Amino acid sequence: MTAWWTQAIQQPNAEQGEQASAHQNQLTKPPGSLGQLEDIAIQLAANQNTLKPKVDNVAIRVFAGDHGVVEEGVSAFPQAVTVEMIKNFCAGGAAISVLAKEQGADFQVVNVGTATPVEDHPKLINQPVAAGTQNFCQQAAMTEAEFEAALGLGKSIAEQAHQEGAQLFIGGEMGIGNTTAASAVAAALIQDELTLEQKVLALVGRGTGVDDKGLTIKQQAVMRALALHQDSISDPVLALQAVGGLEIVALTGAYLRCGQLGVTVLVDGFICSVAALAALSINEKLRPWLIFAHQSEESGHQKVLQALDAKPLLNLGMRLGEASGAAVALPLLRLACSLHSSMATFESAGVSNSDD
Ligand SMILES: O=C(O)c1ccc[n+]([C@@H]2O[C@H](COP(=O)([O-])O)[C@@H](O)[C@H]2O)c1
Ligand SMILES: Cc1cc2nc[nH]c2cc1C
Repeated sequence: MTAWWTQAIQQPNAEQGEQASAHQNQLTKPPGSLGQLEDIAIQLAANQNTLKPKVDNVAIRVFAGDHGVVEEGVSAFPQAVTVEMIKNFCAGGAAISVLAKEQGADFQVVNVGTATPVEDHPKLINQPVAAGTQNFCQQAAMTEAEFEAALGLGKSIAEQAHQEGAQLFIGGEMGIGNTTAASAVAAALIQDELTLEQKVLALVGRGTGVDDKGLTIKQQAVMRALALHQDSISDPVLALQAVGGLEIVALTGAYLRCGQLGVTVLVDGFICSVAALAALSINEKLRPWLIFAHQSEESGHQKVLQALDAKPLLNLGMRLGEASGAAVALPLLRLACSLHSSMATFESAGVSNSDD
């Protein structure tokens, strides 16, 4: 039996995209003058197979997991913050809780695996697949069974969102240490002219705010991990198992399933973009289902976005994660749809069009 994540991704309706593009050129503005807002409306029209795309029903799912690699001293914050923030997400006090509520988006938290258990809560999908990952400087981050369980959890979350009629899926993440894991995965998967060491230096950043000493520790931890796992890192599935994180794997599974079900994804910051990179390395046909919300302040994000040929919508100096950048970009998608559906055409408004 073939693995579910290798099954076909849907194709957006190209004809609908062409009609949307032609429609944009009839609207009362110089062609192209709404920039990326036009591109988004066209992409959503093709993805939703409709003349009038909408993003009324939005599912925001924040995946949380712990990371064994934090014992190397790679984060400015203690591991306990992951579980503490899960509780804060549920209680409504986190940035994403506020942003989701403000915009009427459906919000849930997913515990993919924390070092200590978390009490159940109506907002929490509490299905840990392990007590966090192992320290990948010493051994693989997760077993094959844990990988499949985390990827499968992401799949079922995407399926639930689809069943509930989501027109847009926003994944987020929370996990102390996960910028180290994401940098390691990105260094393994990005193929360019740089040496592995140069890639690591470009991809490892300060995360929650490590100082210069912490940054060096982080770079060296990633370098050691990639040397230890050198035989597996050219394959995306093996790289995720070796140096990934449970929440990163769950996001990868959710993104792939969204593509299989035909649900557009708004990708958040550095860690989410690395999950998108992993998903695209598994199946490049996922690309038209992805919109990139913002460029995070995390230094490696630019390189990841470049590798994805992505033009993020915003650059606000944010580096919070937890889907916050995507939630802040959500109104832009809604505005793009309103403009596309409600602006007058040159003909209907009696405005003279250009001569050619
Ligand atoms: O989304 C981003 O671009 C981003 C950039 C830096 C940090 N983060 C968040 O910070 C946490 C990871 O930072 P660290 O330093 O513990 O690796 C994790 O919970 C992420 O959500 C997120
Ligand atoms: C407080 C805090 C909140 C976060 N949200 C996402 N990552 C985070 C890291 C910290 C430290």
